[in-house]
Amino acid sequence: MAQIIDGKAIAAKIRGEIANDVKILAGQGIQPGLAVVLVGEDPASKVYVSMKEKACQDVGIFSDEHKLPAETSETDLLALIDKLNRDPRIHGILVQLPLPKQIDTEKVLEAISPTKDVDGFHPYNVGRLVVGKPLFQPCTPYGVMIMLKETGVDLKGKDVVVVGRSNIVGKPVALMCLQQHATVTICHSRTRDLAAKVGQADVVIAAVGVPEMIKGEWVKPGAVVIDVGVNRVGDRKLVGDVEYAAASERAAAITPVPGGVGPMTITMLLYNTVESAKRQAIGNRQ
Ligand SMILES: Nc1nc2c(c(=O)[nH]1)N[C@@H](CN(C=O)c1ccc(C(=O)N[C@@H](CCC(=O)O)C(=O)O)cc1)CN2
Repeated sequence: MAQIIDGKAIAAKIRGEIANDVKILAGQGIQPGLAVVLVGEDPASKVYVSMKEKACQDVGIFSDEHKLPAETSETDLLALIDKLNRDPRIHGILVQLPLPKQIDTEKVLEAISPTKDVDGFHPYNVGRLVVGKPLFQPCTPYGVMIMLKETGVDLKGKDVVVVGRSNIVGKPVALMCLQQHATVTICHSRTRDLAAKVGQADVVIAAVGVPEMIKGEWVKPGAVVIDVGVNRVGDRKLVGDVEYAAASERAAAITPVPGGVGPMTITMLLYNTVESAKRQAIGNRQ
């Protein structure tokens, strides 16, 4: 049976360290501030935003909430971002995705100052990641990397298969693994013989958003399986992108859903916000 990689426990440990850093900053008269912008009523987004607000409160980060109606225009949202970019109390700006259809997501993400882009989605931060000199790293893939490190997985020379090519998870996690000297294959909906590709992986990272698409029998015995999927099936049940029970029979280690990668996403958001406050404090002193 596989070792369960406990995202909640790893997240709790890192959140303790973050709370400590926030206390040290308070001693210097600095409180990290995160602006959280939610447009519309998407039920999952509302849950994630309230989890982010609570997490901020728990570690002592100032959380500045902006809940806007679904019919908000792109112009109004861009005006709010411009205001937040210039607000010295705010060290991080997060616009919860997805956005309603009338708003151009790329335009909005590009409007956020790269120095407050704690989601790491601005093309400047994406470029920094590509050249191996990251400023802000996107939270979910960053969390995956921390989980692998905490589990003692050394990626050097390993075959990593990433299933999914989203800008939020698939592409950045592939770049991060490459940076750690893994040999990375990115698979997607048009990949031929996905089972064979997954079967060759020392580490499988599933981020495709399809419930239990990665079959347990595909997993190479002894592989490490990281499941980024959070899919709601039926009324309440959450399942990942991997067939958990069957994959656990073969893997050396596996993340559960819930309680795996999910809690790390918000943890790394807190981390990025505190790092941003530290950087801005140094910048102000120079
Ligand atoms: N601006 C952003 N939007 C979105 C991001 C993001 O990183 N930035 N990621 C996802 C959603 N997300 C954070 O926003 C997120 C997803 C899942 C979890 C989480 O803790 N999941 C729990 C289960 C929670 C539940 O009961 O529903 C788990 O897996 O254990 C946190 C954050 C899309 N949008």
